[in-house]
Amino acid sequence: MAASRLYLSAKSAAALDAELMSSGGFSLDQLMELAGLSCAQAVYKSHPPESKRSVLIIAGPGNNGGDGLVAARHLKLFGYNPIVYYPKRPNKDLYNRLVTQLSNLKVSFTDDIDMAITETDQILDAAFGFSFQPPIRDPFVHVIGLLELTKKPVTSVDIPSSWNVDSGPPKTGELGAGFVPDVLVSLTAPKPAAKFFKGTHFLGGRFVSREIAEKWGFSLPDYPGVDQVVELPVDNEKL
Ligand SMILES: NC(=O)C1=CN([C@@H]2O[C@H](COP(=O)(O)OP(=O)(O)OC[C@H]3O[C@@H](n4cnc5c(N)ncnc54)[C@H](O)[C@@H]3O)[C@@H](O)[C@H]2O)[C@H](O)CC1
Ligand SMILES: [K+]
Repeated sequence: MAASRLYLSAKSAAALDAELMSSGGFSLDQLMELAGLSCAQAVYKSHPPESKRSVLIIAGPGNNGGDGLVAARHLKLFGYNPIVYYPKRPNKDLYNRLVTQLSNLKVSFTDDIDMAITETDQILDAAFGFSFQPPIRDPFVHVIGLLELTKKPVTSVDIPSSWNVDSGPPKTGELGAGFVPDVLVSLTAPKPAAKFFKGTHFLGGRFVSREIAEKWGFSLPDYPGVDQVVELPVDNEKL
């Protein structure tokens, strides 16, 4: 058994993901569905629709963005008014189907991020996850700038977008240094950047067995009941 640790590096997270989809027998669709459902539940627990009904989902070009598209669908079904900003759309079957599902539910898409960020009650940041490599490329330079300035509550999927997965927030003066979400939903296990996050922290992606966690050497807290997320202590060392 590997030594117990609290965080999963970018490299390990990608390797574990690959293992789940090879010997683990999962498909990407399944993992993404559970990841996105976790994020929608975290939004519901933190900012229920009665108080913050409109949600801007910022979806990036990779699987973090895919989690955001899945979350948008669940949020619609939970009674929110989601609006999706999805500026870079790879022509892949999985993402195309997620967009079709949203269109069928009459979820709107927008190209006007400036107006959307002003008009919505809260934001789901699904721009980048564990494969993010700085420096940020357009159009996300502008997006991260807006996230730095907004006073709206932001929930980030897996890592706060623009933060280095292994080393944490950008340095003062760098793009993204002023972006601190209110809520973070770490998937499978927190990434090292989460050490620098002091807001409401959920763990989601309830698809890992105790045996897998033990093999990869990370802690797996108990999920309550049928929940897809469990809130972690602010001090992650108490995990
Ligand atoms: N087991 C799990 O926990 C699962 C997690 N999932 C989610 O998947 C992401 C990781 O997805 P991946 O496709 O590997 O990468 P990202 O979404 O992080 O980003 C890749 C995407 O972004 C582009 N990009 C990278 N850096 C930049 C940059 N500096 N500027 C602009 N664009 C950039 C890159 O070109 C790619 O297109 C993980 O975090 C979870 O959220 C899975 O859904 C299920 C299993
Ligand atoms: K993110």
